[in-house]
Amino acid sequence: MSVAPMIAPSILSADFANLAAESAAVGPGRTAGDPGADWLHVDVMDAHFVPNLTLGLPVVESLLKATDIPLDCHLMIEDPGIWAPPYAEAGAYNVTFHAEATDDPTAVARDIRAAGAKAGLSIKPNTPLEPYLEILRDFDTLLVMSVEPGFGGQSFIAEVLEKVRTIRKVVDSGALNLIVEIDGGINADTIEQAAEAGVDCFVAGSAVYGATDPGKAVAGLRAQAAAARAHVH
Ligand SMILES: O=C(CO)[C@@H](O)[C@H](O)COP(=O)(O)O
Repeated sequence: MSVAPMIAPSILSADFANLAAESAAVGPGRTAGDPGADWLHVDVMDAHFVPNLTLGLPVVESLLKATDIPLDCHLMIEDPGIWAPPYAEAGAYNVTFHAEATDDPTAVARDIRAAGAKAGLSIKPNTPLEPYLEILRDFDTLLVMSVEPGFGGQSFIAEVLEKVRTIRKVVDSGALNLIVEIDGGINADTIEQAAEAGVDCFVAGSAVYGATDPGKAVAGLRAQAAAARAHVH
């Protein structure tokens, strides 16, 4: 059963010197009739798992004090078994790590949950879904990457929607209770096809923080996703 479309603005495209104001810009009360961002997506990159370096736990700890929007931490890092649980302990709502970064995703998920957060598994565009279907019962979210992780502002890879369609069927059959999330190249031109394929939660960086009014962009993306989903179901 899918949830109402959720929007998770990625602060990768925000002004890192003004994260409190940037999170408030997508928070509740910005656009009439829209609840604002459901989650704030925080891209943690270590310059090893991906060729880019962003922010880490100290920034997340500060952000937690600056906003009430649940933090959706996407760890694009090596050794998530060591580094992921502290994000949960700090108070992140959801902690997602990459399937490609560990030999034991189930153990990492268990430690994240034990530390008090929801656990998410992410797969890169070329990583197949099938090897992970059996372990997804140990996760709360599946984050399907629709660009190569590392940078914002890339073009949407529509081929990954086949994986979304597959997992949507599994979730709708009642076999799994999972939020299906997509990340990369989501904007007004691509969100409808992702919604039609069965995505629940849409990460959007440049489409939100590149807009003149980020709150309005969140509302617009949500309305498009809701309309596209209503069209299919
Ligand atoms: O994880 C990543 C990039 O690796 C994303 O969260 C980007 O931040 C999305 O940016 P846009 O493609 O929406 O601009």
